[in-house]
Amino acid sequence: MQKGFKRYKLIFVPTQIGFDAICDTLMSITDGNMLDEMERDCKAVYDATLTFPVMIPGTRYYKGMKARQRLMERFKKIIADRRSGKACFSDDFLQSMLERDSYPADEKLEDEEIMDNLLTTMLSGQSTTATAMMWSVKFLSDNQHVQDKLRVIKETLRMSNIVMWYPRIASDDCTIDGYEIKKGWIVDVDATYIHYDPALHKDPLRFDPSRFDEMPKPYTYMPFGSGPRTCLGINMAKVTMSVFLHRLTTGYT
Ligand code: HEM
Repeated sequence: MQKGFKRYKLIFVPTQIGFDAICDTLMSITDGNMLDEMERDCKAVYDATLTFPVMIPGTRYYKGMKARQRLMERFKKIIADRRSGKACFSDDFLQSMLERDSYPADEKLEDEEIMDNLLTTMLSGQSTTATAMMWSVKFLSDNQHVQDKLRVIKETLRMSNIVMWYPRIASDDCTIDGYEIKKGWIVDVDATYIHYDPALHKDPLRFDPSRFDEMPKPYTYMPFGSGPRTCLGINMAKVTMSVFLHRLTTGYT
């Protein structure tokens, strides 16, 4: 863990938090005319990843940090309104986090952790699907003959690599394929490399949804990760993209 970074409890566990609870929270925290501004702020935070972390006005990092502060202020107010009963009751993901207030100290969540979980939901739910939809339009437009096939979604996700890699921290010393890995090292699962490996995907640079006529072999296709930390929003993302593509392809060419 890099010095200066605090590790938060991320409480997304698919069995605990359902699709509805996440949707309801997103609806509740983005209600009405707040949406545009929050979306812009989310994008600014997302854009600040992989930038040089120095607070110089005008830079992407600076704008991202300012946007994060604004979002956190909003979350603070939303949490206060929920706790005081000023906001309508909603049986959603935020509520399930607030209900931990009465739990023992090591299980309850600090307000900072609740806000960080909300931000994670918004960031992982917004920019990812939006970027994937943008790439679908590009690939559909380049490949008119496949417009009637919904497998375009899978192929889009293979080629666009929305989440290019995802990190793990080695909990022990180990050796993988002859490479020695020390406890505490950060190891990235490089989904892009896997998706573009010609040994796993024939002619990987070609946009070809029919490659999904057959099931991909295990661990050769992982746009949403794999295992216990698989993307929580996997179904929400697929439904959103399917609805969008249906409307697009039935209404426009
Ligand atoms: C095309 C859209 C999306 C893609 C490609 C995507 C991809 C991913 C990937 C690769 C991971 C990391 C898995 C790992 O570390 O092993 C992840 C985690 C996550 N995603 Fe998504 N995601 C998308 C949409 C969404 C949506 C719509 C939501 C929520 C509304 C969401 C919520 C999450 C959360 C909460 C995690 C963390 C899960 C955990 O660590 O337990 N994602 N996603």
